[in-house]
Amino acid sequence: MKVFIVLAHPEHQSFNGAMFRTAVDVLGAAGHEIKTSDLYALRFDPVSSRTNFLTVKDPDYYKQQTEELYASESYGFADEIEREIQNIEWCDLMIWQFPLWWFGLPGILKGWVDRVFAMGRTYGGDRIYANGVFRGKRAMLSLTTGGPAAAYEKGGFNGDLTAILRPIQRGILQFTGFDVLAPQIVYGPVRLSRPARTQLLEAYAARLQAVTSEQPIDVGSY
Ligand SMILES: Cc1cc2nc3c(=O)[nH]c(=O)nc-3n(C[C@H](O)[C@H](O)[C@H](O)COP(=O)(O)OP(=O)(O)OC[C@H]3O[C@@H](n4cnc5c(N)ncnc54)[C@H](O)[C@@H]3O)c2cc1C
Repeated sequence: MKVFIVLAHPEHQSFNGAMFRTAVDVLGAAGHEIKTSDLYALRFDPVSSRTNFLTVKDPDYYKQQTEELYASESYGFADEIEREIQNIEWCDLMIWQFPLWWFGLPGILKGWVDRVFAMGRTYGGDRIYANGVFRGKRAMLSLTTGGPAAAYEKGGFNGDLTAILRPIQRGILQFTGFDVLAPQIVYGPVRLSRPARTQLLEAYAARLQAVTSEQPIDVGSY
């Protein structure tokens, strides 16, 4: 299996860093091919603009999706975008490792999506959802929170985490054709003892050993 892992955390020694290294080590040791994009290490620019492209369709009025369609037809993506698109096209499984920031993706990862998931190349026309460009591939969110698990249950003070993740799992991953695996969630690692955190890393490693046989989840179409 070919696995592409994206890390969005500014601190290498963070728990997210440990989750990322666990995945790289375990999946690599199991014989899978691994590619990674550590977005902070790459100094990935999350601001979407004409820098996404080598080509110009309309120099007078910048409309991103028009430029994306043109670039898709004419090999016109900037190198840093082309590399990331090729990583997604290459993989069988894509994992995003990130801390939940303001109920969503950290800006660097949201900006990566804004720039890399380009119309024409990654979706467009009727090539969405079940007909999506990336159908047959699987994707998994691996995230940490600050709040405890009880805060993210239905009726908890933050509300249901499944609903919070829906814009990502439905609006980005399923929209472009991915089958979505259950998210790997570590609630409030900073609140836990070191042994408890170690146990959670071991549980993640055990899950990844068997990830090839996992079935996708229903992320809901409400
Ligand atoms: C801008 C912003 C917005 C946020 N919004 C939200 C929000 O909407 N909802 C929410 O719930 N939270 C929110 N948070 C909190 C955030 O989600 C958490 O701080 C984050 O998820 C914790 O993960 P971390 O990797 O940063 O933890 P860290 O603080 O880096 O790590 C936790 C502990 O794990 C230890 N550790 C590292 N490696 C290992 C290892 N190998 N083994 C054992 N222990 C290890 C570290 O030393 C540390 O003590 C927000 C934070 C920010 C900065």
